[in-house]
Amino acid sequence: MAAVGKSYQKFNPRAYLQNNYMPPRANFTSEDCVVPWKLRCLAEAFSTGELHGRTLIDIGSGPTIYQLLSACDYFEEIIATDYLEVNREVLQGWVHGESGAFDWSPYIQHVCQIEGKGEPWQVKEQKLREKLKKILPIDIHQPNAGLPAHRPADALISTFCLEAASPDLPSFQRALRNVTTLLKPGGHFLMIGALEESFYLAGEAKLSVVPVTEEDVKEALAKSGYRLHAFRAYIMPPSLKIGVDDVRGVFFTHAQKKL
Ligand SMILES: C[S@@+](CC[C@H](N)C(=O)[O-])C[C@H]1O[C@@H](n2cnc3c(N)ncnc32)[C@H](O)[C@@H]1O
Ligand SMILES: O=[N+]([O-])c1ccc2c(c1)CN[C@@H](CO)C2
Repeated sequence: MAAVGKSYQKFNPRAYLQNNYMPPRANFTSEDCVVPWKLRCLAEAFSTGELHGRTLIDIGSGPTIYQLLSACDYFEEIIATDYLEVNREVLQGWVHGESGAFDWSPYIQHVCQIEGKGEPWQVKEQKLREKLKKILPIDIHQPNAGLPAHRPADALISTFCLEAASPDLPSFQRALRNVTTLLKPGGHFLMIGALEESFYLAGEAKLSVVPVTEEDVKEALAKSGYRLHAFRAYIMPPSLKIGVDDVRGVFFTHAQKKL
């Protein structure tokens, strides 16, 4: 794990955002594009009303908040986490509305549109800023992911973290077991991740990724005591293979920790 941690020291949040959250990958004109696909998976999962409660923990938030936009109506407090201080600082900057922070408004506008509640995007933005109560350090390779003792979360979300922080499949499975201890029995876990990716770039950093298939993800969830509610896969079109990684596709999974 030391090697993974070392390679992350050069992770550049701005470059990472540029690579994955700006055009062409951030194209909202077609539902076939990857970002609208991810946002729709999350909006649909939360719209069922099955996921709600006091606390949602986001595992490996990185410098992004898109993954929390549909969650903020259903939880009193949202805890963001990341391994790198630079990412926690980027998130803090967005929460405080600092100038120069990444502009998530196209994402917020898109989510308000697909949720169809007629909610002004500035209202959703303010709501998320209020709910993002804590931004904590985390290490998914430590017991309880290294988080301070905490009442079990009502739900977990994690996007592109476990496979991007694990050198091999056994490590991925152990990391999933570690984060699962943070979730109450019966709690829901939404995960988005990369399928069959072996690396990605973030400025000077070239990060290794453990390539996982749909079966690998499903097996790891089963081994960690989850019941699978949904699994969807998006195949990356050639137009979105832009050299910043070798990702083949993106998975979305909704799982529930057995009682
Ligand atoms: C590919 S980024 C995902 C960022 C964001 N969740 C998204 O959806 O784009 C992977 C994140 O995992 C974090 N990470 C790396 N090693 C980690 C570890 N051992 N424990 C927890 N997070 C880690 C990195 O700092 C980075 O922010
Ligand atoms: O297409 N996307 O929206 C998208 C967003 C984030 C990431 C990827 C693809 C692929 N690489 C991962 C890091 O392992 C990060």
